[in-house]
Amino acid sequence: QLSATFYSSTCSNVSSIIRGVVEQAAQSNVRITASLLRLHFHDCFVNGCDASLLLDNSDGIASEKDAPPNADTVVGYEVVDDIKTAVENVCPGIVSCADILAIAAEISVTLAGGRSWNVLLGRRDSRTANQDGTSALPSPFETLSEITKKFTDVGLDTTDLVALSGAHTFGRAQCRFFSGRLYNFDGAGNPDPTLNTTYLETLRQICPEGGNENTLTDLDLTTRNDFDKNYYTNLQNNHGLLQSDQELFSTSGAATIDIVNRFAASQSDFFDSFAQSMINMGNISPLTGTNGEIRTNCRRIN
Ligand code: HEM
Ligand SMILES: [Ca+2]
Ligand SMILES: [Ca+2]
Repeated sequence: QLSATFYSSTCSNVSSIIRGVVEQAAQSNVRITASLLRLHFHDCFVNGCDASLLLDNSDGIASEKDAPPNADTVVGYEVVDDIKTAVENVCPGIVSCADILAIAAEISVTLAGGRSWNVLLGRRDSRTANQDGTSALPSPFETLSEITKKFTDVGLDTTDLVALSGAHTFGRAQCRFFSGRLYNFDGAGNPDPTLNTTYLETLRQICPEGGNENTLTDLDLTTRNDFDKNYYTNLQNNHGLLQSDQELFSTSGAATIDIVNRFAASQSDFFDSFAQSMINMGNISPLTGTNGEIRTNCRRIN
């Protein structure tokens, strides 16, 4: 089991080293905090939080990075490399890449205005990747019940789903992940009825039919870079960008609706739940003890 003090005698500065690199990176890329939080999520859902996501193609490894849920959408790997280099310079061979992702996620949330939590540590790095296992990641086109099942499959419940989806309070998304809602959602030429009509017009301007499907827009139209509760107030106003976002509020009879309303009403309720759910997600089948290894380079097994 993981512990908050795992590096207290072997690399007591690890958090401040990581914070320094993330702050530096954020000066030229405001999106990096969101990107780093997402990296931890995409790692943990596939074989647990073991940095399997970070392995490149080599040594017979089929990289998770090339699978559809990650390819041309997950970003920030270079900043993880910069963090690893900075940490190795001070504490060589001590801190796992999996723990770097967990710490960087927490630092990113706090730098963007969210609340801090005690990150549990002691994960080790995998010696394998699971490219096919990336199908465990939720897709924005799935129904609420399909997404809920993917969460319960890794031990996370409905409150975790709603709290962690609040990560979409910052960061960006490409047109290809929501343009299906804009023009012909029902096959009869109508847009998604759960999309606010003014917001629909805005999104149609950003993502014209036949236009560039890689164009980025804000996941949170109100406070694009701030970690706050606005994701939930957006859902109440039919301002969810992804179908999977809006479903949390617009699926009739769903247990998620009350939770959205609770977080929309209280930022501290959201922050409390988000912290707990991040700890829950960070606990998904870590490698500990003598399992796995401490990678020297996050992209390659030792
Ligand atoms: C509940 C199911 C989820 C679905 C279907 C989903 C889907 C997506 C999609 C499609 C994007 C846009 C990617 C792109 O356009 O390249 C995105 C971005 C993002 N997701 Fe999720 N996501 C989910 C849950 C989560 C969770 C649990 C977290 C973290 C705790 C998270 C954090 C983020 C962040 C921060 C971004 C913006 C990343 C950036 O700007 O680089 N998401 N997500
Ligand atoms: Ca993993
Ligand atoms: Ca926000």
